Amino acid sequence: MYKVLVTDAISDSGLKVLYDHPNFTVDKKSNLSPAELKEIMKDYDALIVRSQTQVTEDLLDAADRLRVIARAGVGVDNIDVATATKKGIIVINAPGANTIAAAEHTMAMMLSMARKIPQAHMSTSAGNWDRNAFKGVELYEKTLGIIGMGKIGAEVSKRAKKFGMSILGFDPYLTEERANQLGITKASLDEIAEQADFITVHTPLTKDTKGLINDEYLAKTKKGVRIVNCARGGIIDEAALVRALNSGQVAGAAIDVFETEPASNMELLTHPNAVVTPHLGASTVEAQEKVAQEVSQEIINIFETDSIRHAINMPQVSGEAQKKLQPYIDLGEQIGILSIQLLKHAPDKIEINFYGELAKQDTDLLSRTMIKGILSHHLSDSVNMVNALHLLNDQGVALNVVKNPTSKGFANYMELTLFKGDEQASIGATVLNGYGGRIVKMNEYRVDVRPEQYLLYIEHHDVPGMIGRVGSILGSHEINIGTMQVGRAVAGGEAIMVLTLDKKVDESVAKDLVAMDGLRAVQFLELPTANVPVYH
Ligand SMILES: NC(=O)c1ccc[n+]([C@@H]2O[C@H](COP(=O)([O-])OP(=O)(O)OC[C@H]3O[C@@H](n4cnc5c(N)ncnc54)[C@H](O)[C@@H]3O)[C@@H](O)[C@H]2O)c1
Ligand SMILES: O=C(O)[C@H](O)COP(=O)(O)O
Repeated sequence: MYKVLVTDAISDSGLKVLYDHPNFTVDKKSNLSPAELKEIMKDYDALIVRSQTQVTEDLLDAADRLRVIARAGVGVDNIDVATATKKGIIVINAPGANTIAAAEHTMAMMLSMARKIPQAHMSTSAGNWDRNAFKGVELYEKTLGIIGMGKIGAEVSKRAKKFGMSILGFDPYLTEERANQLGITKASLDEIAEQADFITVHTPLTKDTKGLINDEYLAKTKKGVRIVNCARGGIIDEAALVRALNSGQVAGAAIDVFETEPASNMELLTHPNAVVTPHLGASTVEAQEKVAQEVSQEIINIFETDSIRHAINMPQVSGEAQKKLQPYIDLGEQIGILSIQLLKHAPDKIEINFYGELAKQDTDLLSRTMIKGILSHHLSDSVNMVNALHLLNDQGVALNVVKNPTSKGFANYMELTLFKGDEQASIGATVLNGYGGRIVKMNEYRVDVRPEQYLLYIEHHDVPGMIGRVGSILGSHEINIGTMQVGRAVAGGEAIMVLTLDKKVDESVAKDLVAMDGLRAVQFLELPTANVPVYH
């Protein structure tokens, strides 16, 4: 039974798939202090949060069984993703599930600010009837600058266009083609400052976007510009914004998110030209149901089928691409596990070469699988796909991934080489259509080996009688040989034998083999049962 802890206000109807699932129990506990949360954290396999719960390093230190942190929303700035990654905890979110809610809130805030609706409401509901104090401005034929043209920025642009606004968009990833498709003009930050009557930000909070709208930027804007932030507190420097509101440089501000939350900057919160809401961008019935549903289903998929769609700390691969890569992913882990046994030491350098069609694909997942296979030899279960690269870096092992345009004789081919000082071990592998994964090279020798649980690798001189003598020694120990492959560079030179065996062999077998004339090295290799394909 997997235990899921929910610590923020998450929609119950969205959590229904988890409540209904026989393998999951859900505990909802809100308003816990950090100490109380830390106390119970060790009991849970998954944690679902919104932006309120602070998932800190201290909390994660107590999260012994935690495998998944799910953000029922988009921004993960309340989660220490680096520590989660180090600990191999998958962080997922629900990108897109609250896009419409945030875009609609942005429009609502922009209109409220333009028409001073909150101020007029307060005055009217207090018994006043003041028809002169609240004269607003129209959006029609005004220029809107959108900083951050991702999912929400794009939806805001579509809605603002319907209001008759001209849109200037800035985003490092915005292409002319996408701008044309949205019917907006691609612009620089300075062009937005010079031309926009309204500016709205829709970026995450990063080191680049922190304080993006500051005194210097506001000084470049049109006098009387109106500013909206429904993205993240801190993108706009609040002190600078208050100064610009006071001077009239900024005529209005509509702010949903704050540098610290709950917000406490009273100068901003009570400014007569500011419209403020308590981080309500995603707070619609529909969005809350959708974010909860998406992360609940993803948690089930991760625990039940090992499939991940929206991980923050894992490469994103589409279902179709993952299906195509899967045989290579399985084979990649196998050659990782075998190569470290072949090298016999922890490596100081790893090189991965991809050839053919594979070289044109996103192979990050594949590289991680190999690294996981290698590191699991010494680090066991503490290594997974999430923390594999991080742990490798921690161990000071250099990684070089090379994508080669050539084919090496197979439509797809991958070669993994581990180095330790002057020593190296290398395994080349491919997937043969209809036949599955094959090891086609071990060190410098060509072979054709189907990976199985028990393998015997022998280096020997290529002289007559070697195969028979190895066979009879194994026979005398009652070890059945499944397959045998011989690889050599030149006749009569150095060669290898790779055998698949029906059972594990002990040291006495190795001793008898090593005593044979002409035999240079013997190495038993083993794949854990979980990594062994089932052959029919
Ligand atoms: N107020 C709320 O309740 C609420 C609700 C949902 C999302 N959000 C926030 O809104 C933001 C945007 O969400 P989204 O779903 O559109 O994300 P998204 O990833 O689809 O888009 C973000 C865009 O910002 C761009 N960007 C990054 N750095 C930039 C920079 N320096 N200058 C310009 N553009 C830059 C990215 O290229 C990307 O296109 C996030 O921070 C999210 O957390 C807030
Ligand atoms: O990043 C988000 O998804 C929004 O900021 C919403 O945050 P919330 O789930 O805490 O409302």
